[in-house]
Amino acid sequence: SKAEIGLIGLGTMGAALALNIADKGFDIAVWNRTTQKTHDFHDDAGDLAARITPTDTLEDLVANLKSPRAIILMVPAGDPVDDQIKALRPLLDDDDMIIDAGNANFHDTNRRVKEAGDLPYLGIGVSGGEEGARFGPSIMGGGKREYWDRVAHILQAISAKHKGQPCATWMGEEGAGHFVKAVHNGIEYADMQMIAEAYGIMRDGLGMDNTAIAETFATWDKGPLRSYLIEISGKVAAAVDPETGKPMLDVIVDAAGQKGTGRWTAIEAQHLAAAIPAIEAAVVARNLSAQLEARAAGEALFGAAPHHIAHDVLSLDALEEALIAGKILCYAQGFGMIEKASDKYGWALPLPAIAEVWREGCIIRSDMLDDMATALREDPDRNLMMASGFADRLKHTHNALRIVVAQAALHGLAVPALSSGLAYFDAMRTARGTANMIQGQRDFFGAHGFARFDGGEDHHGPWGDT
Ligand SMILES: O=C(O)[C@H](O)[C@@H](O)[C@H](O)[C@H](O)COP(=O)(O)O
Repeated sequence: SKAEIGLIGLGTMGAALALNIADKGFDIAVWNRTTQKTHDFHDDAGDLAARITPTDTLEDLVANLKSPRAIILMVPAGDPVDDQIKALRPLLDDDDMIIDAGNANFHDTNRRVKEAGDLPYLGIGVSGGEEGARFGPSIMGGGKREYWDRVAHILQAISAKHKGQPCATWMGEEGAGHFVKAVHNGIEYADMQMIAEAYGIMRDGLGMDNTAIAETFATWDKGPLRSYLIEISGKVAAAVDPETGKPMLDVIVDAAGQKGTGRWTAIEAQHLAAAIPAIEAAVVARNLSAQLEARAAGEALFGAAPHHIAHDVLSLDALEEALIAGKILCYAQGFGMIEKASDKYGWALPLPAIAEVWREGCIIRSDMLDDMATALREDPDRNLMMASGFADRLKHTHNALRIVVAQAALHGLAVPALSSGLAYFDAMRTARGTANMIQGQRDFFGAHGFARFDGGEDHHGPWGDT
């Protein structure tokens, strides 16, 4: 019998997703550019092979699908997606659907939706890595609602579940799904960066070894920071290299890779005038980390900073509280950006539902996201840091963040994501800031004008007299 859905691209994520779909009882037809890979995949599928139809050509794939067809693309972002659409399109009927499930830049998805015209097209963000794709990812849908509804039963069946509720939700038209996924990844970057900064303080500041660091993460994973990223950070810190017997963290080169989603989020935030300093700091930290030689030269030139921090000056409890504060401030920035994009692109993005779809399956899944969903349900337009529960938590933890950032600065430990979170907090709780000086300077050298407290928007200063 013909398959209900098709999938192109049997890389790590594609293969895992295809097995998940078959595992949930759906017949699936698959195609991959290298045919051998398709057959190896089918051979290795075990009991699920019966639900999987390996195909050698795109024509084959299309022929093995029930009409109207739905075909998932899980290929690298960028040109490979456009190339695949070009190859597939002539083979499709008008009501067949293409679903791009890769990490596309949402601007590309906006374009592809337009180029698709009447051909149904969805851009879905899929989060959770290989494990998530295989056993339950978080899925963020973008495109026409009616197209989403056509495949929602499959996407919700394969998705992660939070207390039985599928973590697969339609976000909005066009590239809304890929936009929300990009912000997810931006937050992922910042979360990972803040954890790495805490690791640096434990290693270089407090002189802890990997075992003690792993235990600390394991402890934090039982508290307010309980999350997938804290859990795996503990495992990474505890891991031993089978080749050398050394701790893995002492083997891994400290130069972070990046495939683009964090960068796109930082760039888009500037276009939206959305303040996401913790996410931007995380992208910059990756760029800096890649400068291995320059950093070594810098240490040789300036000497290593006196990193050691006394335990009575900075406790592990204070470090945990600093991470809690940093996390709340980072997510407040992320949701603030989503709200701005929602207005700009007219997507009416469902902020509470976004927090809910991130509760399970995705890389940033955590207990705190459940509380964020509740707070956003209460008032989606309020900055998350002002929501009662989170404002209370910040009142109790911002001083720990202050101590951590101050001690890190005094001891030459770079903590860009934590410190930009603190600066964001202090700026957001300062009714009378310092941009009046900026306005004065702009008007002084460029007559750009300024507003006055006693009224009027386009005033100029008496600079001629000074
Ligand atoms: O949500 C996810 O499942 C991950 O975020 C996934 O999308 C991927 O691992 C990142 O794209 C890696 O991104 P970098 O290579 O940029 O770290």
